[in-house]
Amino acid sequence: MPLHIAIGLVLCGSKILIAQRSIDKHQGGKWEFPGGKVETGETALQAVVRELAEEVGLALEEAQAEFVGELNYQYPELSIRFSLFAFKVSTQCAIAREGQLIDWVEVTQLDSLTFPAANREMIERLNHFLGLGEYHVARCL
Ligand SMILES: Nc1nc2c([nH]c(=O)n2[C@H]2C[C@H](O)[C@@H](COP(=O)(O)OP(=O)(O)OP(=O)(O)O)O2)c(=O)[nH]1
Ligand SMILES: [Mg+2]
Repeated sequence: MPLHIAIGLVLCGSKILIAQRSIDKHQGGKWEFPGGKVETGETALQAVVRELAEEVGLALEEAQAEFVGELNYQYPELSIRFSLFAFKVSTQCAIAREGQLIDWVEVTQLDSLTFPAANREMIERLNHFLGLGEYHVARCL
């Protein structure tokens, strides 16, 4: 059974909230999107709302979430199923409740930061969700 992780893509304008994983954890020291394990008896949506409150002090409602997608990733040591949810917020009022480094970065800058390998596809899904990454060729009349 893969580990089930719920991820919060918290967007404020063109920026997104990222945090640094503590060095002692799996994929430690890398940037991440806040989130964590879906606990027994919990839905992925309940988990992401709980994790965003616990990790970055955001009080969000389930109804504010937009489902972005699911993806599986196989690390050599661990198989994970990620459920991705976007939240559009109007103020950058996150607080690092676990002493981690947090930052708001341009979505277009994500490719230049060091994330776990699974995040490459997460970022692609996010760009697709935001309508980036697709090129429309204009037809000349
Ligand atoms: N939160 C988060 N986890 C990620 C990302 N990318 C990625 O590969 N992961 C992996 C690392 C971990 O194996 C797993 C997340 O577990 P976690 O350590 O955040 O779980 P948790 O918040 O419940 O924390 P804990 O109970 O272990 O302290 O998913 C990401 O962007 N955000
Ligand atoms: Mg976590």
